[in-house]
Amino acid sequence: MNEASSAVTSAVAARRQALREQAVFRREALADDERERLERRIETHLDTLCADLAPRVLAFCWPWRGEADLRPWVARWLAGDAGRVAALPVVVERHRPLAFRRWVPGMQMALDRHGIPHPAGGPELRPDLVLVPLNAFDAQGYRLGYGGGYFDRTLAQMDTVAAGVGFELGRADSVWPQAHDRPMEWLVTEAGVFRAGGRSRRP
Ligand SMILES: Nc1nc2c(c(=O)[nH]1)N(C=O)[C@@H](CNc1ccc(C(=O)N[C@@H](CCC(=O)O)C(=O)O)cc1)CN2
Ligand SMILES: Nc1ncnc2c1ncn2[C@@H]1O[C@H](COP(=O)(O)OP(=O)(O)OP(=O)(O)O)[C@@H](O)[C@H]1O
Repeated sequence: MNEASSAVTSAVAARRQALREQAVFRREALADDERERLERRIETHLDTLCADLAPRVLAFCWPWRGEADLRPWVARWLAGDAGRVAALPVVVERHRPLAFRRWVPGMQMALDRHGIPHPAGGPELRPDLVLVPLNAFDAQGYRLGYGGGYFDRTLAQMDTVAAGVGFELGRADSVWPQAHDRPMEWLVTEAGVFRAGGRSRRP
């Protein structure tokens, strides 16, 4: 890489890092009642998305650093049909794709290397819809996570539908996507369900 292109690369990396930090900071600063109001609206829009896509195995994330808490909604979704299965991601190893294991409300959890709870055991599942947390995101469906590249690696090798879920406070004109980034097919925020730029596939 020459000097000019490496300067561009590091400027883009700095911009992405700033967008990521700003989104997490704003989210963590939400007042409890405002967060709950936004979460209720997100739940309504998840109902719409899942009525449309009808997943059987649905992956979501345990709430971390002010992310929307989807657990009550997932528990209700599970109760709606005995054939439904929920899954949580497991960080198996740094720089490796995530695995998914079954989550049952109230089950005992273990902590991963980042301190995020996950199911301690059970077979690996293949979710047909993955709800991916958004820090910053753009209308094309590109997102920024925590910089680990876990979802990028995971979605790159999985035949599944990805829906980013987050708050409008993380919306940016562009998150400056990189070659490895795969856009979400759907975005769900308190403002609604949006078809984004990802591959058009159904579970
Ligand atoms: N709730 C939730 N669970 C999740 C994710 C998520 O986005 N949200 N993940 C989605 O991927 C995975 C965990 N991803 C993580 C990625 C990086 C860091 C982290 O601490 N990163 C360092 C900087 C990067 C590095 O050097 O590795 C840091 O913030 O200091 C933590 C978790 C699996 N579980
Ligand atoms: N499919 C992939 N194969 C190999 N490396 C990858 C892949 N996807 C991402 N990476 C690497 O992971 C690192 C982090 O990527 P990025 O900044 O996009 O993370 P992120 O989207 O914020 O994190 P996450 O996906 O965990 O939420 C980058 O250095 C990138 O090169």
